[in-house]
Amino acid sequence: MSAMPMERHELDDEEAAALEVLAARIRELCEAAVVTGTGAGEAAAVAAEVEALTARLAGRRHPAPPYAVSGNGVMDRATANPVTGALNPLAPPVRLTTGPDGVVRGEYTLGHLYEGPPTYVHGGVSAMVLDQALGMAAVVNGTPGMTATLDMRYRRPTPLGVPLSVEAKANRVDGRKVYASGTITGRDGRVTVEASAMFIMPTHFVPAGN
Ligand SMILES: CCCCCCCC/C=C\CCCCCCCC(=O)SCCNC(=O)CCNC(=O)[C@H](O)C(C)(C)COP(=O)(O)OP(=O)(O)OC[C@H]1O[C@@H](n2cnc3c(N)ncnc32)[C@H](O)[C@@H]1OP(=O)(O)O
Repeated sequence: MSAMPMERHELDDEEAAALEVLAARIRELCEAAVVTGTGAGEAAAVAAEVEALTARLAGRRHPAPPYAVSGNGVMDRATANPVTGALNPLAPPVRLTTGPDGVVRGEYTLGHLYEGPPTYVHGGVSAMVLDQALGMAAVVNGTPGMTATLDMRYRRPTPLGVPLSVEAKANRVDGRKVYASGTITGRDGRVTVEASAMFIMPTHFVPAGN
């Protein structure tokens, strides 16, 4: 579990596209698994088939997931990231983009897999999405770091099954610390969650001369 990005394998476009489709199908499988009414016998039969499929995939394995790094050095294609990773079946995934204003934005819809209170998004899932968006805002700001603090304010319940927007921006840099804030907004334009965070660039990541 220790391979650093530069030690990881790269995917060609064809393999990446195929694995992205595989992740999408597994995501559908996960969703189906929590709502199925198929009954015990059929569930057991499907479990055996899934076990066989897993064995097929695991027959040849890398020590760690791929880690595509884009030209500007920002890991905006962290393919197995649990929030944005298109190759990760656990990721919704949330597509985050950055505007010229340095604001990180994304649109996403969450289904049954991410339910906390009935019909609403689990608060920890919203925290995960905001951690990622705020962290990316820190990266875009030129000051990547590890999450040191993450403060959440849940203003109103966040609904499942409707498009949500996330926005994040870096506000201030103080040495190795960068402060960022962001929101999740529902379809009615009302903010459901606010977050602020402080990221710290570990000393070994500080560029020489700083
Ligand atoms: C990192 C670099 C780069 C790679 C990034 C590549 C690009 C990424 C691109 C795209 C992704 C973006 C999205 C990612 C989003 C998700 C990120 C996560 O999930 S991160 C995992 C969760 N977070 C941890 O596991 C942290 C664990 N903690 C640590 O590693 C350390 O504690 C760390 C680095 C946070 C600080 O360690 P120290 O040794 O550098 O800090 P000291 O020198 O002791 O303190 C410096 C100052 O900071 C304060 N400080 C330290 N930790 C603090 C804390 N937790 N809360 C408040 N203040 C803290 C101290 O009091 C001190 O303050 P005074 O300068 O004296 O005023």
